[in-house]
Amino acid sequence: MVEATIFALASGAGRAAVALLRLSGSGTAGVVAALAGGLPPPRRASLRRLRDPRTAELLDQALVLWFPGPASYTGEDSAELHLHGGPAVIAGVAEALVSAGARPAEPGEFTRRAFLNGRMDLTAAEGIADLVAAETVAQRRQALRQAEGALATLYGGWTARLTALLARQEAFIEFEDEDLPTGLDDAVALGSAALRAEIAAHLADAGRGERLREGLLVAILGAPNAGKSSLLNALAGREAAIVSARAGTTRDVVEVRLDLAGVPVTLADTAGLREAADEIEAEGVRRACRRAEEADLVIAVFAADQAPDGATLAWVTHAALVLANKLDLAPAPTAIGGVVPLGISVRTGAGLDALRIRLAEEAGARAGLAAEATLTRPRHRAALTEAAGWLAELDTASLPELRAEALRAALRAIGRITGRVGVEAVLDAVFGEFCIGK
Ligand SMILES: Nc1nc2c(ncn2[C@@H]2O[C@H](COP(=O)(O)OP(=O)(O)OP(=O)(O)O)[C@@H](O)[C@H]2O)c(=O)[nH]1
Ligand SMILES: [K+]
Ligand SMILES: [Mg+2]
Repeated sequence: MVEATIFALASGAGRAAVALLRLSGSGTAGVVAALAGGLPPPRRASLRRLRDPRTAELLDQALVLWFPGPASYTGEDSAELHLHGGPAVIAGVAEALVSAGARPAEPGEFTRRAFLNGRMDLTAAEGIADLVAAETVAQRRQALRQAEGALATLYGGWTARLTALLARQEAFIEFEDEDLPTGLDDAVALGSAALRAEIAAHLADAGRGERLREGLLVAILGAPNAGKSSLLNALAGREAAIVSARAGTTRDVVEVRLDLAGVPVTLADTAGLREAADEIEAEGVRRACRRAEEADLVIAVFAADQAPDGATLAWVTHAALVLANKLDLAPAPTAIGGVVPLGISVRTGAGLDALRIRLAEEAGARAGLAAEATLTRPRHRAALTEAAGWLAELDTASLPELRAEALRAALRAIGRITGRVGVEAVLDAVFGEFCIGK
């Protein structure tokens, strides 16, 4: 199939020293030649004058790279134009590309073509998207691991084993009346049980990979004037939220992004919990509670010089951290709601280093880079849970046909993750690898 020739600005928007325009599609050679007056040698950066093919007006002097397919990112004929990064240069070259027959690419279209051309599986494509979005070192490492095929290899291995099991099961059905090696049925059951245990272990990761990819939500809760906004500002290192001596200062949720030992965190400051004085504050308190309910981690803040308030006390058992702030005014109580608080003073900075360490530990317990390849998306989890469910079904199915059906369903579930649903491969396995002697 002849795909349209697409192009896109691969570098960021705005003024920059260099802008990178990328092209892909069967018409790439013609489009590049129309602007550059010819094709440079493959995979060699070559300086070329780019002209508007309609007017011959000089648009830029650019580095042109030509990547003939299939050994390109997309698997198609592709090219890169390294332009001077001004908006007028980019706009002029983009217009000229359109006049030469290319069209702007849709989001993700280059990688979609790479997948369709068999250059990568779906998990690797997702890894590339994650790599582009990675904000922290741990996110980058996880994304790179996936982009390089760690999940593709793992799931590909499981697919191969399932295919072999299915081939045996099919053989059992086909040749039931003949002399088959004894124990064939048991071998399928054993292989399936082993696989199910591996999938279960892979699933029992407490969502670390997914949380690392998405980031953690952390909510700060407490009575008015406990020092929640002061704490947010101290952790963020900037005055993101308004601090004042007036109770009820914060109404909207104020968010900052933090990097806690490689785990990206959205830290939310909220309105002080109390019987609100007006409708606006009441809405603020509702939002505070909603945010705390959604949060992966709640920080309950009390003022050491005040008696603990009931509204915040109710959250203590759900809170990962209980803080007694304003240590400069009063010593921290030995227990608040049965929990030993961490004493801090945002004003003097006392206890803030210990708090940062505790926060990083709490974040690290919920998310972070695992030793093994980790699933990173709910769709991976859903499909693997389904596959494990089918394998469990196989254990109780007595009819060989039902067992084969369960294996086929498990294969399809895993095939959905990688985008390689290859039940046809079973035929090859049955007639090739499995020798019946016929
Ligand atoms: N002495 C002392 N004062 C503090 C400390 N931390 C915050 N404050 C003061 O306490 C007051 C309230 O601080 P905020 O950070 O606005 O408190 P909040 O919990 O966000 O208050 P609301 O937004 O109204 O719920 C301000 O005057 C702060 O300067 C501290 O450690 N010691
Ligand atoms: K306040
Ligand atoms: Mg506040």
